[in-house]
Amino acid sequence: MTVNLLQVVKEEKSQIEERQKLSEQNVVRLIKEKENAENMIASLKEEMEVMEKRNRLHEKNVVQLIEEKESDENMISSLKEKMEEMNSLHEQNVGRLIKEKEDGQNMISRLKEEMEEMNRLHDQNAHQLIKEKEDGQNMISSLKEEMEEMNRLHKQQLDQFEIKTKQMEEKLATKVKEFELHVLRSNMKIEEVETTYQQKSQLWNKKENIFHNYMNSQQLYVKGLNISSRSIKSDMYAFQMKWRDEMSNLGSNLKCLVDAADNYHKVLAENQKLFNEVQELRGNIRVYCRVRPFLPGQDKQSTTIDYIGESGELLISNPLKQGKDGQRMFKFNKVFSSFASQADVFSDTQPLIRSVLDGFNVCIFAYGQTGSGKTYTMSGPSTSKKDWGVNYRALNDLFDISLNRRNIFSYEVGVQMVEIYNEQVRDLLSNKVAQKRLGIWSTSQPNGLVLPDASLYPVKSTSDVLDLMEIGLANRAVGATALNERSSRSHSILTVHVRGVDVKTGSISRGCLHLVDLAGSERVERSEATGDRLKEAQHINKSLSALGDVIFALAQKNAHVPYRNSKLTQVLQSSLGGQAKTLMFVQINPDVESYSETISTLKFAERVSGVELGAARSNKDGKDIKELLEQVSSLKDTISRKDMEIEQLQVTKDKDKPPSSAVDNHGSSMPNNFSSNETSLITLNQKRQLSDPLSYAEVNADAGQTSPTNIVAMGLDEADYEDNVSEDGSLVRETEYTIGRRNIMNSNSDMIDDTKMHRGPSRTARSTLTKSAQPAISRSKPRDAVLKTPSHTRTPSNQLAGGSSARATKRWQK
Ligand SMILES: Nc1ncnc2c1ncn2[C@@H]1O[C@H](COP(=O)(O)OP(=O)(O)OP(=O)(O)O)[C@@H](O)[C@H]1O
Repeated sequence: MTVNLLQVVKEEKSQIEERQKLSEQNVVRLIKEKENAENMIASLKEEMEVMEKRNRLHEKNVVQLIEEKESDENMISSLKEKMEEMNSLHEQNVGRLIKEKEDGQNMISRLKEEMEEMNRLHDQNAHQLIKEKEDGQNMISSLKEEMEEMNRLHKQQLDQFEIKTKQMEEKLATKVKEFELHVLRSNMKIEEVETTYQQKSQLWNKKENIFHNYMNSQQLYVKGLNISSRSIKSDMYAFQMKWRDEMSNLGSNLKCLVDAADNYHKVLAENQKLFNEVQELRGNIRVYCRVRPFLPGQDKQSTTIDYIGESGELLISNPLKQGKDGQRMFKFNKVFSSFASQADVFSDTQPLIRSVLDGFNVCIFAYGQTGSGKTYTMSGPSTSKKDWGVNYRALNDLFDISLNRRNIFSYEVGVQMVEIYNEQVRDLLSNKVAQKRLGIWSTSQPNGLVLPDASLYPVKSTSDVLDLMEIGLANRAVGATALNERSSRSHSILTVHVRGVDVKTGSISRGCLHLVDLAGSERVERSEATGDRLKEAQHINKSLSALGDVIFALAQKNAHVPYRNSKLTQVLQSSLGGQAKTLMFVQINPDVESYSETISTLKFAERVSGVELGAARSNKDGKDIKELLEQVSSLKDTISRKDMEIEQLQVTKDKDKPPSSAVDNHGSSMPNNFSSNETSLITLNQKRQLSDPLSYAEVNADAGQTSPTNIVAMGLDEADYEDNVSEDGSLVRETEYTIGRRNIMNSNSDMIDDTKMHRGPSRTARSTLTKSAQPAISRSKPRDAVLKTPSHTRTPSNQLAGGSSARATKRWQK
């Protein structure tokens, strides 16, 4: 390429030189032409000089002629003529010469211009040529530089190649050395491995010998074993024969046992029926009156209680009126004096708890003015077992009975706790107490939950319930009035849902126990309440009178029962009326200051009990009473007989029971005939309960086994069906049921998401709750000590349930 370039440059250089020669020739030619033109100009100048000389001569001649004219005038004229001619000729010549001169001058100027043009062109060409020459030279020099650069690079590369080659050669040499070394080492290793291999093979040979020896001894041992196994087999055969005989004996025994168990179920059912009949004879609405003792500092002399009869008579006297006018007699199912213990009060309540396990709905509530001992009766003043109120005793009994019946029924117990404050139902077991307003649903739901949105916690022991109650009571709304500065201003309702599955038949029964601590019943004007307190009092009075109206309507067997007049009666609807059993504790103060409140309380209670109760009405008729009492005592005898039979059967069954029988979550033994499917169903249900508090309700709903007993238990056979109620008191028709279900499902999912709500407040939250519930905290009454101190509730229950409280708490906090 460089050669080509040089060739091109050479060619261009030769062309440039040729062009330069040509331009030089042109310059020479132009110089010659210029010289010629200059010569011509010079000759023309000479001619002009000649002409001027001639002119001068002519002038001389003219002068001679004029002189001759003078001499010869004739001759002058002729000469004149001649002169004129000569002049004209001369003028002609001069004109011609001037013209020639002008032409010459023009030619000269033209030639000059041409020369200038030529010079200019020449300059241009020369300039261009010089420029081209310079460019060519530049190009040549750049090409030369490039060539030099390339040569230099080439040289460099060559140097590098040489260096690299040298390095590679060096590396190769070292690698070769390394490889040689490696080969050397490998050879050494091979030698080592060969020696170890030889050593190991010697060792293995030794071991093989040992193993062979061992195998020989083992074979001998197996032979011995074969001989002994043959003798064992013959022994086994003898045993099998003996076992078959024993099994056939056991079969016949078992058959007897099954017959006995069948009989046992029949007896139990009969017993339940009889028991219920006794309860009914006693009246489905019962009213017990309890007189609170004087409080320390009160004047014990001035009392309004004149007389308390054995058969429920209560004589109240007005301190301001003398004689019979000042006295008033009331009659209830039972009147407990101020000396009655907590156990005495509960002893007459106990049978109702059994009814709950038999699938009946029961409602126990305490009614009375503020400070009359409602909370004392329902919850009790302290942690000790002897002070336990109806609530704790009832639940304790419930779990005791369910434990006794574990072989016949598998019970699931769930608890809800709500309060009704200013006609709004609030979940006391949710940590979102302030926000949560609960809707009330129709009792016709399959699971019988009137408050499906309220937190429902499965419980296994009294301690579980106590823990929940502790949370619930701390959440109760309390306010101050003139009568009792820390009085409860809301109705608190603890609802215990019991679902029993007959382990033999699989039939399901549902019972529900409402334990209600009503708000103070004092009249508005007496409580001196104003503002918010007045509003609270009005709501309380309204709901209490609605409760009275409902009970009155039920007692009168009215076609219409006004359940919808208050939230309280809506919530308690399933436990008021029908076959539901209602027990009201009427609490009264003995002091004279409370006389008018006491009378109004007792009038309310009288209205509730006196009209309705068949038994109470019969009290007026001595013959009927006698008959009924006889009937009751004979029924009681039958029951106790049946109970003894059951106990005997139980003992026989326990004796014959194989020791390996399964134990359920309650710690109860599974019966032998409990199918594996049923076992898994129960286990699943229990697991669901553990993981999700709501599953209890779902399981119940899913089961879809609304037995006739259940419907009856829900009080739907008699309750007026128009009274399906909703949150705002409007009707919830059957068509709304589906919407309700959907809402429940939605709320279920919310609840699952909002785990905190259903697990109940955490330990910290609970302590915060207790602390922040200012009036509740400052309660000085023993009852309030119960509410505040968690240990109180746990101590006795832990003894009972073996610390299942802790387990339950953990479960909810999972
Ligand atoms: N049978 C009783 N024996 C001893 N003390 C009692 C009895 N009944 C109530 N008391 C006492 O009377 C006081 C008021 O009782 P309690 O708080 O139970 O009334 P209450 O009706 O629940 O009031 P409130 O409407 O404010 O809740 C308490 O100090 C309680 O200990």
